[in-house]
Amino acid sequence: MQDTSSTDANDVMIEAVRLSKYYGLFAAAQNVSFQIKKGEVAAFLGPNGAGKSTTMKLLTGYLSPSTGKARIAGFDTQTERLEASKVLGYLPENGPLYPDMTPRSLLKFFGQARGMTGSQIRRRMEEVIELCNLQQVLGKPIGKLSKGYRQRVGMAQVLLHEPDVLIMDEPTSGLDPNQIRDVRNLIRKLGETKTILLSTHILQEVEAMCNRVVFINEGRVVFDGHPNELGSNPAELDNKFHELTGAV
Ligand SMILES: Nc1ncnc2c1ncn2[C@@H]1O[C@H](COP(=O)(O)OP(=O)(O)OP(=O)(O)O)[C@@H](O)[C@H]1O
Repeated sequence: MQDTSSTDANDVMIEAVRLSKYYGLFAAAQNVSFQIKKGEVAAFLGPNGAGKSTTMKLLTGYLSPSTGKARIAGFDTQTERLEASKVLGYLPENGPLYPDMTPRSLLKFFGQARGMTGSQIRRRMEEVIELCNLQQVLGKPIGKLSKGYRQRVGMAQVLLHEPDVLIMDEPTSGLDPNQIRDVRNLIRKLGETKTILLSTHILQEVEAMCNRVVFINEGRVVFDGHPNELGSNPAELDNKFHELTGAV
């Protein structure tokens, strides 16, 4: 993780400006504002149903907000979608949804869809295959891979166009302990050069990977700060989680 002490306004890479999303009268996200700066690896923390996925979809432009704005590297994700998508890699909650394709054909397909040249695709495929450790499964249908491998294929797809910003929705959910360790190591490595927002409802994820926490509950931001401010041991973290979610 980089030193973030000397950042200025130009270093804001992910920005939510009073974002809200209503379904009828129900607010899945309400007046959500925060800025993630270059070099930060931020955890988007909150209980199930808090509004993490909704906010991430608003940030990435997959959902349009009822009110507010989202910017990636300064680009509005509704009105400057193409520019924003060039700097953004978004890993949605359930990873890639092309079960009949192989990782090799999927990566090639996405490289072409992004307008990369043949030699760019070959060079980047080699790099992301190595980074995500996919050599063993390149020719197997994605639908037949373990959840851990599918998650890594999703990562490779997201990294192919060398985005500076990564938004990942629960990247370790449903993985076994070894797979969790691998994905965390990969995210730590990516955090050396990229700005990352990852959602989780697991407090330990925060300590393991992040230098910033944005905590959301019932669609609203209830804490934004350094992980240390949440507590320094598992019991303190647990108490803080209960306090922020209003649980008794
Ligand atoms: N299309 C929709 N229509 C109605 N309600 C929705 C819709 N999408 C999400 N919601 C509701 O908005 C709230 C926030 O959902 P969201 O998926 O953003 O939460 P989350 O924090 O990502 O939860 P999880 O950790 O379980 O993935 C939930 O109550 C959910 O049921």
